[in-house]
Amino acid sequence: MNFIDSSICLENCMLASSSVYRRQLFLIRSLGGYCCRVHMEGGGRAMSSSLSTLGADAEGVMQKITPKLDPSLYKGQAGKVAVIGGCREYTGAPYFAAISALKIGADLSHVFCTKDAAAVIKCYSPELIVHPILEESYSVRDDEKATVSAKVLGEVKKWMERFDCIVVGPGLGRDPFLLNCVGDIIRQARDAKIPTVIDGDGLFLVTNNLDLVKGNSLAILTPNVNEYKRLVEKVLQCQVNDEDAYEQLSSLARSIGGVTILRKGKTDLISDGFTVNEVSIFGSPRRCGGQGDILSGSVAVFSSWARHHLSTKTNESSMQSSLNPMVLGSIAGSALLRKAASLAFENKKRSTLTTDIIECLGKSLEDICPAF
Ligand SMILES: NC(=O)C1=CN([C@@H]2O[C@H](COP(=O)(O)OP(=O)(O)OC[C@H]3O[C@@H](n4cnc5c(N)ncnc54)[C@H](O)[C@@H]3O)[C@@H](O)[C@H]2O)[C@@H](O)CC1
Ligand SMILES: Nc1ncnc2c1ncn2[C@@H]1O[C@H](COP(=O)(O)OP(=O)(O)OP(=O)(O)O)[C@@H](O)[C@H]1O
Ligand SMILES: [Mg+2]
Repeated sequence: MNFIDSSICLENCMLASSSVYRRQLFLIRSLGGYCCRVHMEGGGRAMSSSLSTLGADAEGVMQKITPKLDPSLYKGQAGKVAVIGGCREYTGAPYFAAISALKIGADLSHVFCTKDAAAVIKCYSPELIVHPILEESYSVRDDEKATVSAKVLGEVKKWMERFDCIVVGPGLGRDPFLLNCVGDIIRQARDAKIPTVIDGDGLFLVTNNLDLVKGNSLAILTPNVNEYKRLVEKVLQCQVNDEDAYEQLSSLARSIGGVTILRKGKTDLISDGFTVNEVSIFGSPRRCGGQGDILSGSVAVFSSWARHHLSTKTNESSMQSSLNPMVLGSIAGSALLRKAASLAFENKKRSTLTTDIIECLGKSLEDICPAF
């Protein structure tokens, strides 16, 4: 029996009685191949009486979407991801996201950052492919801005179609010129239909320019408590309401046109506006900075794998096409990060750091999806 320590709760007040809703429940059960429990979360607290929740198996989702280690595969087929982030202030965040993607099993991981950050990130790891192409205002004269911006975009474009997913935002900073260029990169990814995880300062950019992601079902937003507050205030023009957390998240995702949102917190809530899924695996009581960066790199890899898994199951295509790979990738990424954080905490207790959690990603995934 696969059900161990996670719960994924599905709700949709409006759709709870519809055939579409029942179909989603059935499909996620089928995908996870798990033991399911249907129950009322918290005795119905904070949810309308029409809400049912489903105890499910994030581990089953991981087992289905994680590719086998097949000797016939060549480099790149297990995933190529890129992180757009890293500036003078922040070099840790893009490193954490990019190295986590490799530790989980992606074949190649790139970082597109500013020149100041590039040498530092390269020194953290020889495994990462680092492109020192982003520019901040201080290094560009006003009359050069249009040319520099076009050059940055051209550099990224050469690579874009090779990526299975990009992560925009960890350690990006908030320089207006740089963010403007990154907005163009997000548009480019969207045109090329490349799944895009938006985190950290990428969320600051997107919250102020919602058109960048509106209606893009391949976009995943991963807000922390502050980032979520800003999004809710901007989009729904109200305050965060934890009494109605599921409905509010679902409504937010719908208002942004069906993007997937992974709201990070004590439990992680994931919604594409259609279902709300909750991952509540016990993580770690340590709140050291950088865990969200691990999460964004993990979600990028699992979403690519989920997308590939669903696209190759041709005999089940009509069923599979009803599942959202961005949601499955978010569930898997959240569950793995929390498992790794728990394992790291077991060993390191109060001194647990983000690098300790990264070292536990491999074992945590191995326990669920053994290599052989
Ligand atoms: N080692 C690094 O290079 C790291 C860089 N990071 C980057 O730092 C930039 C800013 O990210 P932040 O997460 O700080 O942005 P936030 O907007 O979440 O935080 C802004 C401020 O709010 C505070 N804050 C954070 N969580 C809070 C909470 N639960 N309640 C009340 N206040 C809270 C923070 O201490 C910070 O001063 C991003 O680019 C991010 O990727 C972070 O990812 C952490 C690690
Ligand atoms: N109170 C909590 N209890 C348990 N886990 C938590 C708690 N808060 C956050 N987490 C988990 O930690 C992970 C990172 O969330 P967090 O809110 O720290 O992101 P963040 O602020 O973006 O991190 P970063 O420092 O990388 O920017 C998420 O998977 C989340 O589930
Ligand atoms: Mg963050």
